[in-house]
Amino acid sequence: MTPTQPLLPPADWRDFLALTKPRVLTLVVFTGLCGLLAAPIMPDPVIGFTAILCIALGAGAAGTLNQWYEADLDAMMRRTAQRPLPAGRMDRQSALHFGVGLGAFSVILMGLAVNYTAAAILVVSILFYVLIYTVWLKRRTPQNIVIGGAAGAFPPLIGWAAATGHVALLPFLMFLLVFLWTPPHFWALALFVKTDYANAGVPMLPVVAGEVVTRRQIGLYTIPMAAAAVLPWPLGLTGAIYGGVATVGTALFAWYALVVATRRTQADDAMKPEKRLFKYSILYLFLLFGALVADRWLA
Ligand code: HEM
Ligand SMILES: CC(C)=CCC/C(C)=C/CC/C(C)=C/COP(=O)(O)OP(=O)(O)O
Repeated sequence: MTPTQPLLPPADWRDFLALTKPRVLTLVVFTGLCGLLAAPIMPDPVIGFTAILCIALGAGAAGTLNQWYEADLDAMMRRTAQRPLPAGRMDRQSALHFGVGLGAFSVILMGLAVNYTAAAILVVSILFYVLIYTVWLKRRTPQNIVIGGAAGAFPPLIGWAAATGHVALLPFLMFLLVFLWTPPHFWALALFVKTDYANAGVPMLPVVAGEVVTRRQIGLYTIPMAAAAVLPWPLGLTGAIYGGVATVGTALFAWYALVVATRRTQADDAMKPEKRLFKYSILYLFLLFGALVADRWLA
């Protein structure tokens, strides 16, 4: 007799929503929307809305396929053990079908309703997150998020391409900003959830190289990140609203990163410097991308 799979109750819509990592999606979609709204040409509102919807669906598909592939890891970490697959609320095949269907739909719709450039960058970002980051790098090297993090940096380029049909220097600098922002964003968090990753055998930097190296790397990545953040202003690609917000916001980021980088261990305070940097990293991107749009429309 072949062993039978335990029958799972039908998954709820909330479980499908959880597969898309909706909280992370908010910032991914926001940066995509700002890329679109900062472009020199405005698409028809229906096409613009469709483009943002496709970014959300594509990123949701990528998050779903990530959870389909690494349910074993998620089961070993406290932070992720309650996700639908490790918690046993959904079978893996449903997640796979949902992820592939959603991903294909988002790319085809982007290609047919918006343009092929935006569809091509969308498919690259989904494949980057799923194949390069999740399947190839995550379990192999502490540089996983440095390279794989590029996936999350594509949305501003997709938004701009959706509006104009091509890419340009400003959205490329926005790509660079998110790309260089990802290591401080993630390593700040990894410092305080290090034991989770160690238990699951994921080679994140604090696990394999230790806290001091991770802190130094956070400080080092902040330098080119700050340059990418401020550069659009002196280059004349944005005006004073973005320039002011980017300068003040980046100075605060650099200060928080410096505090983290110059410590050797974690403080006992309720708001540890690492936690403060992680939380601020999210607000920071919201502020800078918001300022980019404000500059384009108000200045
Ligand atoms: C490889 C790159 C990245 C890694 C490994 C990473 C990892 C994480 C992790 C582990 C969390 C913790 C909370 C959670 O599980 O939801 C988190 C939170 C978050 N990340 Fe990232 N992240 C990356 C890139 C990005 C990018 C590119 C964005 C958006 C542009 C982003 C936006 C967010 C947001 C908004 C949160 C807060 C979610 C909440 O409120 O719970 N992350 N990130
Ligand atoms: C447009 C498009 C396709 C964008 C997709 C890129 C995307 C969703 C980027 C966010 C990156 C992210 C959530 C990493 C989480 O790392 P993890 O998967 O290691 O985190 P976990 O431990 O919480 O699963």
